[in-house]
Amino acid sequence: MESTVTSAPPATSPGTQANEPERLTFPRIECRDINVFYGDKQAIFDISLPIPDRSVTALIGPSGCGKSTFLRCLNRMNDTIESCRVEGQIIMDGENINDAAIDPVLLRSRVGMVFQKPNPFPKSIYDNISYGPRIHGLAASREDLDGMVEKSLRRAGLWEEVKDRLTAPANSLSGGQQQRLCIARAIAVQPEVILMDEPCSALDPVATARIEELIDELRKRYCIVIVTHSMQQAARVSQRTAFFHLGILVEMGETDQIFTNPRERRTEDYITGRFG
Ligand SMILES: Nc1ncnc2c1ncn2[C@@H]1O[C@H](COP(=O)(O)OP(=O)(O)OP(=O)(O)O)[C@@H](O)[C@H]1O
Repeated sequence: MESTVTSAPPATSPGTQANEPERLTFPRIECRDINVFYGDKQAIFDISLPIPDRSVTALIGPSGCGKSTFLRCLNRMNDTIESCRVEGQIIMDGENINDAAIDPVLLRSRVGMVFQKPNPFPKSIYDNISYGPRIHGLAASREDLDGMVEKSLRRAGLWEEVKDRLTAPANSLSGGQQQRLCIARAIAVQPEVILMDEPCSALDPVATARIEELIDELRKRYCIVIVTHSMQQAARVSQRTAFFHLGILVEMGETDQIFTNPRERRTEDYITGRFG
């Protein structure tokens, strides 16, 4: 599904906070006052964050600062953790995804997720991609499904490498290929947003470079949010960066600004390696 946003984007958000940048493209997702608790322990404190469409937003910060917890809010994956409670609004296409009326399974087809370690199903390459469109009833015929599989694999930059072995087990692919397969699987259900939680942490530098090139290609069509421990990666792939510390959003802005001219001392200390 392509973006449904048709109105002209405002140059700046009306609700600009002190730690927001001057320039802000039209948000695809608007997070408002997000608090997350694991039992009695609060992990995320009052985070408001607009996430623009057709661009990559990187979440950075030291281990345990809440990046993955926040990312999981965007497709309600925290619902699967019993002790976890999320408060606040996350507006997508005019609706709050935290509303009880929202079906989390459908939501997760609109907001796909790619994990740290490639996790293909123990099935063929073809079945990994066709599974989502089949269960969501997106294909009218076998030809239709074949077309979706090819298109998804092409978009994930994997088609040429696998087109002659679609029935081979997915786990016969290299780690980097498996991660591109997982990206193709996420794309196959026509999402609007793709979440990536350290998608390159299990990959070698060559496979990492392929994924980074792919992310750069995908941002022309999708809203992408990536958690990364690598500041070099955040600087290479993202247009906007949000720096988290101890569950708080310290600063967000254009990636160039965050890395060359951060407003906050804590951001500067982190990106210059003084802590983290
Ligand atoms: N399932 C859970 N149950 C209880 N506490 C959790 C759970 N998941 C995360 N936490 C806690 O929430 C806080 C934020 O963790 P989170 O994994 O979101 O941080 P992170 O920035 O992604 O860390 P890392 O970079 O190490 O992956 C931490 O204090 C962590 O211990």
